[in-house]
Amino acid sequence: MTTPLRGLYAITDSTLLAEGRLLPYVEAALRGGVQVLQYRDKSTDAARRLAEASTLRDLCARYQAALIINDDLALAAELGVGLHLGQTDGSLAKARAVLGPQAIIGATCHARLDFAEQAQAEGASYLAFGRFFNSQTKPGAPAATPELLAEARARFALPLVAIGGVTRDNGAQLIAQGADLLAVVHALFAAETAAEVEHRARAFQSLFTPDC
Ligand SMILES: Cc1ncc(COP(=O)(O)OP(=O)(O)O)c(N)n1
Ligand SMILES: Cc1ncsc1CCOP(=O)(O)O
Ligand SMILES: [Mg+2]
Repeated sequence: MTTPLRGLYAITDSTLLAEGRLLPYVEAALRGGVQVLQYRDKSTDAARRLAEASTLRDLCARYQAALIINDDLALAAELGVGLHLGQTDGSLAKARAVLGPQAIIGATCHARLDFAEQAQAEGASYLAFGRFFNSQTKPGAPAATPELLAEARARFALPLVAIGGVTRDNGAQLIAQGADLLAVVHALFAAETAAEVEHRARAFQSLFTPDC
């Protein structure tokens, strides 16, 4: 089974999903239609990271969604799942060599088409641009414009990810400019209940499947 790289791309947040919320909120997001899930945890607790990522791998498999590990090639290799690398997170070419040709490997390109060219040459599976809007999760991320996304669409055949302050209301314009995946933390997971997460995921996912 290969997950189509189009739709809602949920990214976990260790603060929003603390106190037992990680699994119920992620499962709710998957029920709501998430296609790709990124485990993003900046802690150094390797044992907890392995246990959580391993559980998320099994959960994603049940929903036929792809699991991506942020930053950590060794963890992605141990679990046999995908990887997302930023500009300072290590060599994409090495990650491709380690994970193999089928693995999903994503690359942060900020607002730089030259970074995207490089990522494509090194074997990226998708190109991530942003932040497009104000982000509570990563306020200092370099800013990108929807126009840049359209330029990237014209230049690259790889799937494009839009990230940074993405909401149900501003997501449609990013899709219209060429985004294949909307990567979301806050607007999905900053919710009072798991039911609300599922509802939000459905609303995001409906942007990709307009009524006929
Ligand atoms: C889908 C996606 N796009 C961009 C990022 C940001 O990656 P990076 O620049 O390495 O920053 P951190 O997330 O590691 O803080 C991402 N994680 N996912
Ligand atoms: C990891 C990352 N990289 C650029 S913006 C961002 C955070 C996205 O989170 P949010 O959807 O809450 O803005
Ligand atoms: Mg990173």
